[in-house]
Amino acid sequence: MSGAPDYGRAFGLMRAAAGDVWRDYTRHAFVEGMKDGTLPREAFLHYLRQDYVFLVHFSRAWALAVVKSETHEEMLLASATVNGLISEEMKLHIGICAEAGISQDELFATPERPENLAYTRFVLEAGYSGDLLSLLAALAPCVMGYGEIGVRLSDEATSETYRDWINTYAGDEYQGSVRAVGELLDGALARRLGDSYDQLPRWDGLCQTFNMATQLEVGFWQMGMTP
Ligand SMILES: Cc1ncc(CO)c(N)n1
Repeated sequence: MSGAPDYGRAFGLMRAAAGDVWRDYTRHAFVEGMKDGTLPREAFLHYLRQDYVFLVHFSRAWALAVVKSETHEEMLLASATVNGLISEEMKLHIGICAEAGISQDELFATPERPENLAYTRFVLEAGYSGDLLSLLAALAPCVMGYGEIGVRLSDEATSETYRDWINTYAGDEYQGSVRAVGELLDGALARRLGDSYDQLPRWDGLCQTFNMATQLEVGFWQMGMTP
């Protein structure tokens, strides 16, 4: 497949507005190291432990999206995402760490790195002090970015070393949830701001939130490279 997958109109606009920083995130050296298998195992396991802690807080942020929902449909999509994170995505982390001799208790007790804390607390704060739109603008780079990375690596990987990771994010289940989040974002914007939401002053602020979350993703990969 060539070109990035389609995750909806609003995401496409925010991604374009983010410019080079989106590329820095989705083509980071960490990602390219998973693609060709040159990423050191130590860096990968360190990243995966931090990412487990990330997903704990990320699930809390999605739970906040249930709280900030204004329709039954929004609640369904947000709660399905909470469930997908806790019962599906985290299985990858638990499974790979178990093979490496790291127990689930140890994993949960991983000391959090500042780059990790900065990112998840930024997302939670967007939700605490804002509405569902602010929260979704902060959540979107994580969900869609990994969707894009998964699809590209599944096409381009030249090594089997990180295939489990790639298959999780390229798989139908994860891709289906990314498309659902794209629809949630499009619907939430249209419902609150109307179809010309990208012409309103509010839109710039949402794009800035998206951009900051993308920068924090770059910082997260960078943290992963320094165990
Ligand atoms: C840092 C980070 N961003 C996005 C995802 C996808 O859920 C993840 N697991 N970790």
